[in-house]
Amino acid sequence: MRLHHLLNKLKIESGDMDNNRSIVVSGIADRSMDVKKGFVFVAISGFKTNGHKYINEAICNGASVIIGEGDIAGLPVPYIKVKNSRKALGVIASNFYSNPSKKKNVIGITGTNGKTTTSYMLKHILETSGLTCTIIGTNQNVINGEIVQSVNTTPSSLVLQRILSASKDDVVIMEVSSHGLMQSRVEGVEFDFCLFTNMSHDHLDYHNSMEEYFRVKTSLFEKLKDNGCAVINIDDFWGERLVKLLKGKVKNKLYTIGQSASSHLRIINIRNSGITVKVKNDLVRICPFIPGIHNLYNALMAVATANLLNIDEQGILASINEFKGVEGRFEVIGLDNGATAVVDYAHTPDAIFHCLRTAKQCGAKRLIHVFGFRGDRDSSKWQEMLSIASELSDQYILTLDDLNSVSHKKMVELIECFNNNYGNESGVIISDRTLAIKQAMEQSVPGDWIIITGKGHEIYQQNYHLKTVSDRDTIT
Ligand SMILES: CC(=O)N[C@H]1[C@@H](OP(=O)(O)OP(=O)(O)OC[C@H]2O[C@@H](n3ccc(=O)[nH]c3=O)[C@H](O)[C@@H]2O)O[C@H](CO)[C@@H](O)[C@@H]1O[C@H](C)C(=O)N[C@@H](C)C(=O)N[C@H](CCC(=O)O)C(=O)O
Ligand SMILES: Nc1ncnc2c1ncn2[C@@H]1O[C@H](COP(=O)(O)OP(=O)(O)OP(=O)(O)O)[C@@H](O)[C@H]1O
Repeated sequence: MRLHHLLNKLKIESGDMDNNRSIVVSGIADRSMDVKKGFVFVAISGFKTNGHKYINEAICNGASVIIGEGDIAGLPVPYIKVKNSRKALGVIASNFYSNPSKKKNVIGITGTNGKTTTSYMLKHILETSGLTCTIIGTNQNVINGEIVQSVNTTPSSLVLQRILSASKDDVVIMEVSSHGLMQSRVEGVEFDFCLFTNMSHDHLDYHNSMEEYFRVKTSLFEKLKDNGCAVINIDDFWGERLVKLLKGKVKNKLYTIGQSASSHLRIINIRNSGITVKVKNDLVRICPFIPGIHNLYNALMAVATANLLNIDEQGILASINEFKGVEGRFEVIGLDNGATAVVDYAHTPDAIFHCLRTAKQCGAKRLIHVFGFRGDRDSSKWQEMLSIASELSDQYILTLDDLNSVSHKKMVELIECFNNNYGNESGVIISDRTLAIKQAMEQSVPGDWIIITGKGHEIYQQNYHLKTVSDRDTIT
């Protein structure tokens, strides 16, 4: 591809384009080590390091054009200055792969909780109806039936455009995280559907306030295609606000789900055992195997989207009611001693609330909750997580979650400090997660439910060598 085609729609601050328009570009890289002959290297100012430091390495590896943010002179290859390299990467990656999202049916799901579950519910419905789906998200990416491990929930724009281009599937279902939006990872992607599940306290280490977090989430909806549709849960406070915001702004179709009479898909009755909704003039019951009112909302988001995709209504209902669940999301495991264990990915106060409440509604006589806090991630939610755990469980065991860059010693001190200040007498600390789970199992009696939250499907504990199996494997 010629350079001037690659730079189509890119806002350039400076750079000699007149003499370099016809340079032939053979690829794009944002990692200096990936650069090959004829590549454009995009230098990104990151969180850990600065990509501009690797420009010389990129040139040695064969880069023929550099895109970056600073004023840089004296390079042996053309340099193009832009305001935001991450945004530029999205624009040129989309151009390089011939704007794949324009030709595909792309569904983006955002929200604090429920993105992964809703994705898999929708995938299940669509696949049952005969469509093939690419999945991009936290648990894994699946493209043309092939599983590719995911590094991020929302991949970098370069990886994302490559996936969109490689996908031969009928539909692409992707999770869009607020980090992904802030870091322009979906720049250059046009969506047919944007779904909003809910919003609650999370990531305030990254976004300064809930308002700021909300503003970032809403930016996804600017990326809808002209005929695209927003699907929004208006039983959520922020979802209701989003509808008000979009009503005045976008020409796109808005489709709402919720209990209010104004909802397009109206909930008539919602219990742990199932949900009744009004479809046209009929009352329809939805009861997937995966328990929990939160999962009924996820199911409804998936059902509404499948409906908007013109999937046969009876087919939708039959397939959602036989949906078996997602790895690490309220996974129920019966124990030999008559107790029940649940492995779940809750790591926000709201998710913990839903998870513990669901176990109670499922008939738990006594709840033993095993959980921890993620190092380096929004510690302003820890107090609320602990308050909910101590309020709803009969006993809790505080343990370690991902340490990330926090030392083992420091994290143990932190959980002790939080427990002293905000916990109650039913709580104990067992820092080794495997031992914490085993202790919960040993002291459980028939009718007890052991709820293990935070790691879900994950088989590792970041920066902690002692645990390399999933919580599920520890139990079984
Ligand atoms: C804090 C954060 O969000 N970091 C993301 C960011 O990386 P970064 O800015 O730290 O990169 P960096 O290491 O500083 O490097 C800067 C640049 O120098 C380049 N470089 C670096 C070294 C070198 O030798 N040569 C070179 O060219 C790098 O390729 C990069 O372009 O950009 C990368 C590429 O897009 C992301 O993979 C990475 O996500 C990291 C792995 C991460 O853990 N992110 C989390 C916080 C995250 O994004 N989570 C959300 C889900 C959140 C949730 O819902 O729970 C997600 O979407 O995954
Ligand atoms: N609709 C919901 N409302 C509140 N909590 C939910 C909802 N759906 C799921 N949860 C809780 O959040 C946890 C994570 O669910 P899921 O993976 O589907 O969400 P996610 O948005 O993809 O999360 P993440 O961004 O952390 O990957 C679940 O294990 C459950 O405890």
